[in-house]
Amino acid sequence: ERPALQKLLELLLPNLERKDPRQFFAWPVTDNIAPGYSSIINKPMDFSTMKQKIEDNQYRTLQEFTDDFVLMCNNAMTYNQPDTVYYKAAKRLLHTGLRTLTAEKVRPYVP
Ligand SMILES: NC(=O)c1ccc2nc(N)sc2c1
Repeated sequence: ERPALQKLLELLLPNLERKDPRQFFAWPVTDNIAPGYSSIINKPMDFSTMKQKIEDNQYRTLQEFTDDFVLMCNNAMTYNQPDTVYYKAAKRLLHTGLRTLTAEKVRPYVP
């Protein structure tokens, strides 16, 4: 039996992924596409990793899921310069994604 939280996260994740049409956040960032990334960002995060964590039941609360989402966006705003498409996409994703995650109808799932 799938707990309610896991079902909710499986609904929320695609909602967040749709806000990243250029898929800058779909997969782990490699040092090949982003020189020095692994030495600058010590806690990488991306949507595919979040999906795996949902399936492995690694999120105990909506807050833990939200924290990974925020981490992912902040990583991009740490590594990329403010004038890059990646930084701008991360800033917008963070803003619109948090609005979704804190929406009235989602809030009841926060213990
Ligand atoms: N999520 C990121 O920070 C990110 C994604 C894709 C990408 N492609 C580059 N050439 S730099 C870069 C950074």
